[in-house]
Amino acid sequence: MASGARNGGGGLGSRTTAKMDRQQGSTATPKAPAGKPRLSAAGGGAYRRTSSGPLPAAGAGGGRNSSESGVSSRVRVAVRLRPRNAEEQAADADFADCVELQPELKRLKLRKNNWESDTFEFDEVLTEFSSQKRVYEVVAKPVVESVLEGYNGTVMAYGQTGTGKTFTLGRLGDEDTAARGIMVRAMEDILADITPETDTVSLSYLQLYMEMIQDLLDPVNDNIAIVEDPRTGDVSLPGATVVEVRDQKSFMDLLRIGEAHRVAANTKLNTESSRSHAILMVNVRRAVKGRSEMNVSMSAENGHSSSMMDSLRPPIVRKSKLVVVDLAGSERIDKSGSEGHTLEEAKSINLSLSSLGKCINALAESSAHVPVRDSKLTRLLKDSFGGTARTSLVVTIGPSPRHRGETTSTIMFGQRAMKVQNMVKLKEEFDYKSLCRRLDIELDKLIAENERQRKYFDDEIERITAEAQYRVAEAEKECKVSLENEKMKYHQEYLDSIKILEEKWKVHQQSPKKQIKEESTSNGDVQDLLQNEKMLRQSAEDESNDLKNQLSHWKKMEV
Ligand SMILES: Nc1ncnc2c1ncn2[C@@H]1O[C@H](COP(=O)(O)OP(=O)(O)OP(=O)(O)O)[C@@H](O)[C@H]1O
Repeated sequence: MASGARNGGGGLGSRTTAKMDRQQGSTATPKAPAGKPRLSAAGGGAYRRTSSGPLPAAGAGGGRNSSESGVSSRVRVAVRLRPRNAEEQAADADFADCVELQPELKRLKLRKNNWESDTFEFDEVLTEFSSQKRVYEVVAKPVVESVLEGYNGTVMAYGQTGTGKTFTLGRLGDEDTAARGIMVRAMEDILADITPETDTVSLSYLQLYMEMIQDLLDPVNDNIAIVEDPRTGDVSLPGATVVEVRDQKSFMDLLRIGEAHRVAANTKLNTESSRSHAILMVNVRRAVKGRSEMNVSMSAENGHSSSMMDSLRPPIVRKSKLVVVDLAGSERIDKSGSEGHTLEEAKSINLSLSSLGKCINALAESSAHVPVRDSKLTRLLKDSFGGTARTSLVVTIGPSPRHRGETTSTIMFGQRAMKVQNMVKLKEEFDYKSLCRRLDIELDKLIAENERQRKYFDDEIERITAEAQYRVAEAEKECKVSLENEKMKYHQEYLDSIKILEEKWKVHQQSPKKQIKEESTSNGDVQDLLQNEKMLRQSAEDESNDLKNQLSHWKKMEV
């Protein structure tokens, strides 16, 4: 509910650079984001879509669409008549029902007396024989479909105590599946349509009692604050328990827990009727696969694609919300004879319901001021009336002429609500969180690859060092052996030359005559031999030094 509703959904959902609230076109049905076949069209067709069409594709950069105003969609209102209950069958046996329904004409006649009646038209008129399935299909299914397409949606029941609001919305159908109410059927359709690998469904279940919001999934949490985004005006309840729902069974378990807590609260108040407004919030988050793939291929065609660019492109998600509201009974304080605490409670219920009525009146009359802030209920329903949600209201009435006054006020409430126009907008935004997660994974991969390469490099160095050490040791060994061989060789030659000299000396001693003659020759030979010997030793030493140099060179190389 928003004061500036006619100027673009009350200014909601349009002020963020990341958000891309999109306007529907007017020629074709919007595509399902996750590639599954769409739910079939609503039975009866009473809730025609006010808009449908292909969603404008995001540009390659995923920028916002130029239009942020959304598409006008009137609040749809159905009236449902409860059959006479046992008490009414007895007490009103002699009286006609206070209403007469003409479902084929979508009309309701409210009898003033035996002769006169007022006629009202609704979007749908549901008789006391209407099945729960039919009620779901005409009241809620179009809204659920819309939520699955990425729009916010609200289904709300309004009516006097005991006229069937909870019957319509909250019946679990444990004993008879045909009796399942709107909440159960809506979740069945949602879970059947989503893609579990990429989409998520989560919910919160709350009650608003005496202007306090209590968590029906965790009742000790009984004063939850409403937080409004100052930029977008979007309302959220960050203190509420949010549970992800993966299958119908866990959803039913959560509903049972919530109902048990709601019943416990009512029992404490010694009443069977609901004194609180129950609010089920279902958040649907869907990945828009087709769009990001298209963006990638577009940029590839433009020659701008690189794996880096693609991995930096944030995926697009649609985050829509289905709100199902089971209001407390709308009976008057004077008639319920309330006093003391009950009077305070009735005042509180009336405060929220009357401020809801005032807001709806203001919106219906296009008033400049809509008193949204008068109660928590109207703040919570800000998006549902005059906001960006597709809204469907079912007003429940009883047949008893004794409650003609309440029935009339319920009908009038429904009539005024039919004049409220919302501006439905696609709730699309960039999914920076998932981009972060993707980049984190990329980063982890790169770090692991880097580690692997460093280890490989270290191992290589170790291997080459070991090989070099082995080669140096081998060379040293070879060098030592050849050095030893050389030494032995020269030593042997030295010994041999000494031997020769000794022999010559002996010969010289034995022939003295020859001695003088040959002495000079012999001395010359010895000289030559010594010279030769010196040269050989020098060459051996040189070679040895050379080998030593080579050895030290290899050792340096090894270092
Ligand atoms: N369409 C219906 N067909 C049969 N029984 C119904 C129908 N609507 C309501 N009832 C019965 O009427 C009784 C009151 O219904 P319910 O509790 O749903 O009313 P309510 O509007 O939610 O009341 P309250 O405001 O006090 O919570 C229940 O016993 C319910 O089973």
